[in-house]
Amino acid sequence: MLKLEAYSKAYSGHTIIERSDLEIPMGIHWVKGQNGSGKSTLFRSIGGIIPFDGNILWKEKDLKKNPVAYRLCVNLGEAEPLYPEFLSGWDILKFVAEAKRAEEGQLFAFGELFGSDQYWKQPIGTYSSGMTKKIGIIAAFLGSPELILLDEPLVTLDKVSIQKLVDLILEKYKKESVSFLLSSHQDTALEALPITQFYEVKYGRIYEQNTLSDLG
Ligand SMILES: Nc1ncnc2c1ncn2[C@@H]1O[C@H](COP(=O)(O)OP(=O)(O)OP(=O)(O)O)[C@@H](O)[C@H]1O
Repeated sequence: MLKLEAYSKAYSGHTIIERSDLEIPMGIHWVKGQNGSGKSTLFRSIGGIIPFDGNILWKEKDLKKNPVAYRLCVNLGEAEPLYPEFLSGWDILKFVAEAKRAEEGQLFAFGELFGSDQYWKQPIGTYSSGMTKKIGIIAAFLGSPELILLDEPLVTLDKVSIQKLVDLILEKYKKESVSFLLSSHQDTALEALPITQFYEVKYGRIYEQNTLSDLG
């Protein structure tokens, strides 16, 4: 279970998002919200890549007190991953695989699945946005994560890759009980997933919603 305690995030003294107490159960969850509502800010906080006020815990592992143990359990795939252009996708993924203590062969299996092994030795500066996005998605699955945050995972992916990603999410959820927090403005592909809980980010707050139609 993911716990947010007295969570808030401000930029330049202006609070973007806050929630005093939130418990997100295991499962596949879908976070929605209008542009600029704070979804990516929330994902980056939970992913441990930006500072925030309050506490975030995954199964009692406190992100601030046990940063390494927490980050071995929680992976983030950013909406628009930004990498140094002179590095190759392989450089990035090898580094992430090591940091996340990925089993040997896992990186090659994901590279083959998404076809990224065909281009990952080239510098990232030469990639299309979809090619870069796939590097970010593979990075989010490396290691043995128990929670994977995927911020706008479908953007720039082609139909075939979207289907592969949806199938991979389902497989990880069913076979390894991996939980997911997904944000997406695109509805149709994700509707195939068994969504446990919907959340809406609105007016700087996070609201639980019962169904997709409840979301504004
Ligand atoms: N590094 C930053 N510095 C200052 N303000 C920021 C920063 N990052 C985000 N913001 C602001 O925080 C607010 C929420 O941004 P965020 O990217 O979290 O929204 P979002 O819900 O993910 O939007 P979208 O659906 O368009 O991706 C916006 O008003 C944005 O301008």
